[in-house]
Amino acid sequence: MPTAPPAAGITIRGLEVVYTTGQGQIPAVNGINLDIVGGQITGIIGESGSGKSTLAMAMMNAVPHPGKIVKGSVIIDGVGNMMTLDKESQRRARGRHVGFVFQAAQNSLNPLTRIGHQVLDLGRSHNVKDLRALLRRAKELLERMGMDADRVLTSYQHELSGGMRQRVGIMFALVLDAQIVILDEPTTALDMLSQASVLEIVRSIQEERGLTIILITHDMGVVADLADRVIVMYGGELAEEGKTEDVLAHPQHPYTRGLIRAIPRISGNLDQAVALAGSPPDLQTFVQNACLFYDRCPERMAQCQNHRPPYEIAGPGRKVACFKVMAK
Ligand SMILES: Nc1ncnc2c1ncn2[C@@H]1O[C@H](COP(=O)(O)OP(=O)(O)OP(=O)(O)O)[C@@H](O)[C@H]1O
Repeated sequence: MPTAPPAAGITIRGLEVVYTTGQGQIPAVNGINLDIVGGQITGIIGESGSGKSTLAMAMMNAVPHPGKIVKGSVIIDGVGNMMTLDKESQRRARGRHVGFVFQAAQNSLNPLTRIGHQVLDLGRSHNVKDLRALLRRAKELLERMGMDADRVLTSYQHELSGGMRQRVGIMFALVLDAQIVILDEPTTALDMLSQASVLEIVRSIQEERGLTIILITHDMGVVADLADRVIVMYGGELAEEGKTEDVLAHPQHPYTRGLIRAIPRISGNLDQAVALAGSPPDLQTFVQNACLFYDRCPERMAQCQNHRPPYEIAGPGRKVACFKVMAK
């Protein structure tokens, strides 16, 4: 029997994205090197503003103004370097090779066209030959997510609730059979029960198709339930990564420990969630040489005030950016 080709991954090197604002330049993604493993669910986690969405958009070379990718490469297996491909090849890659639902998906549907027509438009823009089969796939996906597919496909966006639109967004990300799928906070408008069932469906589709999924969330609980690997972001940089079970059982970065403590279900401390003290880095923090987490870190050392810790291997499949860990 022929062996299946390895699932597509993404190799990111030296990626830098800056937003130019009236207050100054925000390094939203700051020199990131990352390998997204094929055929797995990778959770990207971090507080609001840590750069998760910007990283996801940069993977598709689709950072909106006033953001700009200033450096780096994003090599998608089977596609090439998104930073150097011609515009048409990039467009074809988005949707066909990499399905996505960005955070604004609830508003990114076309308000003037019924959902079914939008599925057909998407198919035509990617030269899908069998549009009937495409509609059938859209229907199956919607039904799997517990929706009345005929009704949804004949509806306009404004006729759907926020939760329904999110599920429609997930359908669009999956309908072209892309091998890589980026889901940015895909279920925030859903109640807990629907969120759990939609994520369960995402997991089963991932297993059936051997997909590579990048799941962006600020909810460590979602990562614990779904992700094979977890990447922790802080201030536009990577703080820690590893297999989910390893990171949850033995978090090494004090920031990761803080994120876990904030979720009682995971920390095991059901009586109290301990919110992370302090606030995320600001423009002042970025220009200093100190570790970005210095002001908030309960374990800071003298060295941390004058140097940024490098992001280094800290065990099999593990990396962490923390002087304390390296000193052990
Ligand atoms: N359009 C923009 N203009 C200026 N700054 C921006 C813009 N979008 C994002 N930023 C800044 O870039 C940084 C990273 O933001 P980003 O949205 O990528 O983070 P995030 O982790 O996805 O946050 P959230 O969970 O709230 O979506 C933040 O400091 C944010 O304020």
